[in-house]
Amino acid sequence: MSRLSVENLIIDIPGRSDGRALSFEVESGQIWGVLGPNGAGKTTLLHTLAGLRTPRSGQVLLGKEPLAALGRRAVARKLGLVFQERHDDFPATVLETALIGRHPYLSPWQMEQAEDVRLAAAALTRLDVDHLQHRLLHTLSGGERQRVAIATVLTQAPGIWLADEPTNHLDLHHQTETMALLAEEAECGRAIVLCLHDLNLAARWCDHILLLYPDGEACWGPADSILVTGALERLYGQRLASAEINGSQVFMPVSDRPERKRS
Ligand SMILES: Nc1ncnc2c1ncn2[C@@H]1O[C@H](COP(=O)(O)OP(=O)(O)OP(=O)(O)O)[C@@H](O)[C@H]1O
Repeated sequence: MSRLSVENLIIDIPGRSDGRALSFEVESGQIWGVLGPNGAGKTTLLHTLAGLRTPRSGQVLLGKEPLAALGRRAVARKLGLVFQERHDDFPATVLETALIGRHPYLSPWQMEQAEDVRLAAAALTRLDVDHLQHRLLHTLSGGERQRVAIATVLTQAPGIWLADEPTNHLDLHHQTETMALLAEEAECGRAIVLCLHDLNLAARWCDHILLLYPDGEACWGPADSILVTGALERLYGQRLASAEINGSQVFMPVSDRPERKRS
């Protein structure tokens, strides 16, 4: 069982006032969506939850252990992060990249064993990129690279997943497949936090939502109580229309500008 706890956390964004301290628990089996406009602090929060940035105050716990007291290797066995931006310039193949997910379990100079390769290959198959396993990563398309990044975290098999816009670059089918994979991971007891720009993915797949405002204000709770049209319009400064389709709330931006006539 996995749990990520956030206690009185203030993320450190230079020049920004403290805003509201964050206190919540992401329990095993839950998927939390973090929403907010550009620059609100979603990536900064995710990196703070991963221990890559020091908070201004407060703390993060993995299970009962303070994140700050754990070494990177111990953290990597508990928590995996799908980055929003990656620099894939190192000449590695897709399989070698996925195998990085096994590094937290290997001693510094230990080679990967057959079981590690099996786990990496299974993750690549799950993300539908197994046919690319011998290709150099930098030759892949944006969406293919995104799926390799997710396969690498799947190979790492953390109890806590943090993913920064996991559906970036993905076509509609692979967006749905990726969200279904994360839902499966949650069903297996993982605790999951996602930064998302797509309100409809958040409404369909997340059970809890955290709204981050650019001034540091925040609110969070069960998705049904937070994904309210008026609150989302204030969050983004954008008028929205909403409807229920297939039992899920759907939001669409409405423009005040005149509609463009098709010729
Ligand atoms: N090292 C830094 N020095 C100064 N400002 C920074 C630094 N890192 C981030 N910021 C600022 O902190 C704010 C939050 O950035 P962050 O990347 O967390 O936003 P975000 O909500 O993830 O945005 P987006 O939706 O555009 O990805 C931004 O205004 C950014 O310019």
